Amino acid sequence: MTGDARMARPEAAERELLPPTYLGGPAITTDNCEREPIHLPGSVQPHGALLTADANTHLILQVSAGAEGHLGQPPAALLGRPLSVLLPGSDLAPLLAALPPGSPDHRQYRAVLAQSGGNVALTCHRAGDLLVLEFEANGPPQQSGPQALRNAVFALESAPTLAELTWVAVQAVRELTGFDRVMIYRFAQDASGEVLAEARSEHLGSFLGHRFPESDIPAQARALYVRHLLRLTADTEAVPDVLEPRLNPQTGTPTPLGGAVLRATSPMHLQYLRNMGVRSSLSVSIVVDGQLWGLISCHHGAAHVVEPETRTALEYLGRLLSLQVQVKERADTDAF
Ligand SMILES: C=CC1=C(C)/C(=C/C2=[NH+]C(=C\c3[nH]c(/C=C4\NC(=O)[C@@H](C)\C4=C/C)c(C)c3CCC(=O)O)/C(CCC(=O)O)=C2C)NC1=O
Repeated sequence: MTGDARMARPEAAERELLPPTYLGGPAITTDNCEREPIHLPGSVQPHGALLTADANTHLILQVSAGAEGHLGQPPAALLGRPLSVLLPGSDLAPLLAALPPGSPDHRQYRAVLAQSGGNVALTCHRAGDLLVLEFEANGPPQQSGPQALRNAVFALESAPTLAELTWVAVQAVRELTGFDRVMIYRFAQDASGEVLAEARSEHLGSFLGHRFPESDIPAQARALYVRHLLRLTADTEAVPDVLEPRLNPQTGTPTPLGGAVLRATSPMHLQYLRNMGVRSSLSVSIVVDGQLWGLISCHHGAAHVVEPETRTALEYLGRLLSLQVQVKERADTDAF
């Protein structure tokens, strides 16, 4: 794209996002993908269950189609019922206290609930007048989790330079998660990107030093990732579960799922991952001075559901890495 063409073309993030394809919007192609409303997928990844409820009445408004496999009840048995049919008061009260009216959608309340069928991880956030609740199977508490995180924190803090910090980070994340490949991806001024560090299985080719165009992570995705620091595509071949009903029955509008961990991934990006031979992808935002500096980008050749407790550790690690990047970049700058 020539400079003048760039001058004539408003920033993608400022251009109106399209209506969702499932509501009559156009099919998303490589020509309009920077206008795909990725926060309005109308569906969720099937490795958990998502429901929305009125934040005042606590009545359940929408339920993901595969809910029965996770909650033991189909959408029809839950729609219109109060949240208390799933959450006793002892679980509901702290959730409501943690998410008062006006809470931003990136403030997530998390709890591990002991249920008859085993531990269930609950993640909840507010989206306007809705409560968005997500339920995922959660294995036994991971004894190694806190210790592994503590070791990673020490390793990050002791890295003397930015270059060494990125190498320590990819090793720590690979040990914590078991992904086949973990990279640190840094954005340039024009939002293109470069792989600065990489830890990978020997059988994989390397992306180290490779550069990628701005369009690979379009503006609306980068804007979302400044607020929502972690996203997981557990299985690029999984069929998403639609929300029932598709639209919020109180407003007739699509439900914003930008804050949902189960949000269905853009079909454009799913195809991109398949083309890379990637079956599962996770990325954690590196945010410096309120800007998206880069990503920890993880790939796996098989479906890989990263448990909620490990995701929580990754978010902490991402926040610490962001602070360390800020410190190391400033030190590198002052050194000249
Ligand atoms: C090693 C280098 C490397 C790179 C450069 C890389 C890219 C990358 N794209 C990401 C996201 C998206 N991309 C697109 C759209 C398009 N992407 C394109 O190429 C064109 C065809 C296009 C439209 C025409 C959209 C809508 C999203 C949002 C998806 C969502 O959040 O629902 C993410 C974050 C998600 C994740 O962690 O996997 C990453 C990390 N992943 C790597 O490992």
